[in-house]
Amino acid sequence: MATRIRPSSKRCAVIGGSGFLGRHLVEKLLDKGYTVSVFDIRQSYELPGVTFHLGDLCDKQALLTALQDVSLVFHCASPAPASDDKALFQRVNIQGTQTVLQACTEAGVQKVVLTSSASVVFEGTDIKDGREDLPYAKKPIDYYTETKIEQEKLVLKACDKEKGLLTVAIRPHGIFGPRDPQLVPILVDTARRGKMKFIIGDGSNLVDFTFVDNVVHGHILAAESLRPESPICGKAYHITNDEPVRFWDFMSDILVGLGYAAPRYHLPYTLVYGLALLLWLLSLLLRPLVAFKPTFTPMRVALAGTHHFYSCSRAKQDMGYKPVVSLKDGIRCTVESYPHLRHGA
Ligand SMILES: NC(=O)c1ccc[n+]([C@@H]2O[C@H](COP(=O)([O-])OP(=O)(O)OC[C@H]3O[C@@H](n4cnc5c(N)ncnc54)[C@H](O)[C@@H]3O)[C@@H](O)[C@H]2O)c1
Ligand SMILES: CC(C)CCC[C@@H](C)[C@H]1CC[C@H]2C3=C(CC[C@]12C)[C@@]1(C)CC[C@H](O)[C@@H](C(=O)O)[C@@H]1CC3
Repeated sequence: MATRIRPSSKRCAVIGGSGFLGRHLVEKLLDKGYTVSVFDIRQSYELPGVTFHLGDLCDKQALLTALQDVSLVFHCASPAPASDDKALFQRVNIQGTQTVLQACTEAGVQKVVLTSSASVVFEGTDIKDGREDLPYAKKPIDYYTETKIEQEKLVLKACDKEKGLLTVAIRPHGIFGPRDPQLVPILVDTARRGKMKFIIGDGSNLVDFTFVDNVVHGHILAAESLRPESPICGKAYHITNDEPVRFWDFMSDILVGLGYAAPRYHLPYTLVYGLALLLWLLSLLLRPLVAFKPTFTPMRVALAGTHHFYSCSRAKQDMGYKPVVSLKDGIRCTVESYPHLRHGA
């Protein structure tokens, strides 16, 4: 009788591996001796030792080709959070994740590590030291969050020791670092347009921002701890820098580091939130006539004006997680990586 050869545990695939987090993850996996395949709709770089498979994760056949002999899958693909294309989020994050799970089962993949988001419990109001047992947001603040919730539920439910598929979800928050396509670029663009003069609220709200290397470290720890007897099977884990910081201090450090002025004048939170809501409604109503995308969306205002920081004690206890780069070093490294975004560049 032919015996099925178990794929090497160091052979993995990164779905979404062309993205910001995905590429950092791929680089670290290579350093650690893994053989890596990337599955993505685009190829954004070339690296010796990485095989690229171009395809949409909603296409099971394309996935099956990429998952041959792979024992471990990292799923970190998603449409950009700033998009308001509901159908795209549902297709990629929900139906696509179902397809990924089916393909993993058919290909004999043993472990799936999902990149979820701490935002799955965020409803636009304060969260202080939030733990993983907080309920999912009943009124998610956007389609991105709504579909990330469904995606996480699907992946955690798929954990089945009998069938040999183990799953875990990592919930990072506010990832930043070199090559990040959204946080620093949007911040600098807003500053260049003269719109970063104001602090929303009293500026004392604490938030988690997580340096990308710490997020990568959390993913690899989870993958390496995922065994049938491990407590992490089928669970979600917050991964942060474990150093909550005032939202506006963090923004100011990045801005000042790049040569821009820090925001100084305070505006009341409810006023800015109300205006953002009004602008957002107007942009929806006028969409057939004019396309304009407000910078200060209700979601961004909520993120900028409330406390939202999370406990990572579950990750510390179950997988020995500890951040590997401090916030201060992460900010320095990030600022140095964007010479083209410096004031006057
Ligand atoms: N950036 C953050 O602050 C943050 C925080 C928490 C969680 N996350 C999660 O981390 C993951 C990675 O985020 P990122 O910031 O690196 O985003 P990113 O946009 O840089 O990367 C996402 C990648 O997914 C790919 N992709 C999108 N649709 C696809 C499809 N249909 N098929 C195959 N590939 C597809 C994109 O091409 C891209 O390369 C996402 O799941 C996101 O929800 C991000
Ligand atoms: C215009 C200013 C008020 C703010 C400019 C910076 C913002 C673009 C970022 C500040 C916090 C960021 C953030 C995200 C996107 C970029 C910001 C709004 C996420 C919503 C991206 C998706 C993740 O899953 C969220 C998470 O839970 O980590 C991010 C939360 C923080």
